[in-house]
Amino acid sequence: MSTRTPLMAGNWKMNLDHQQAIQTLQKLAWTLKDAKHDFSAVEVAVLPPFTDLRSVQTLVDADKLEIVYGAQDVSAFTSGAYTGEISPVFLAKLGVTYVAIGHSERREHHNESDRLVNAKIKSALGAGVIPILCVGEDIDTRRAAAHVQHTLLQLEGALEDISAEQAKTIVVAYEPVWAIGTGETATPEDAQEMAEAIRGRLAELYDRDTADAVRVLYGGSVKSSNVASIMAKPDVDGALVGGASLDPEEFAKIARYQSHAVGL
Ligand SMILES: O=C(CO)COP(=O)(O)O
Repeated sequence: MSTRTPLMAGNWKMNLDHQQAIQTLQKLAWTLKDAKHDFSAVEVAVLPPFTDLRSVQTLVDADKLEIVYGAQDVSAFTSGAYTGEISPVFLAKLGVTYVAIGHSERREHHNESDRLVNAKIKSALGAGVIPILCVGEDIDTRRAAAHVQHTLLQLEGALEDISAEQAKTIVVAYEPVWAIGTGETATPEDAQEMAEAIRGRLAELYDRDTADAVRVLYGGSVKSSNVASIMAKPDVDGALVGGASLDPEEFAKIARYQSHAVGL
């Protein structure tokens, strides 16, 4: 049995202003509280837009919520003349636990390279913020059956010069681009194939202990109706949820996949 604590992370993308964020988070917290959710069994995180983070922090602190939160991107630098960028030090100061790095939407719309992703990972780690490194192939790469090779190259590029101690703390999210926001989910077998390959490569790059410590999430059209079958796979340790995380009741159901898996 794995000792990795499953993580359900809701990537809100560019949705919900700071007032809507408060309402959504409150509803999520109430729903999980009503269900007596055990946060030590399944960790729950939300990744709101930057402009929501201070409000989220205030609510989490005031109500002593066990939900944790993160950002969707971070600068590769810690301070200076980088207009529009957000320092990892600012995120740490806001009590941020996680930051998504290298999401496919940033790779696509902002031309983020593996080199930049690597610099951002180092920057986040330096400030004590845990990277959720996003990797995954597009449809053409999958059709060419080059998806494993492609994704592992992204992984290696992102982890260059990262020590085993640091790598152990990182979360990796496998998000096949063709399954994001399309309603088309990879099968549990597809998710397992890649999660296992990622863990195998981590064992080669570092060692078995490191590979066994890293949580590997699946992302792409995850819903309460398909999460349990994906989570049943041994190398899948959670989900990075986009659209479905905007609905607090649906996201709470996703976080509570264990209760519907046994028909409760
Ligand atoms: O990109 C995603 C999470 O980061 C997945 O988005 P969807 O769940 O909307 O497919």
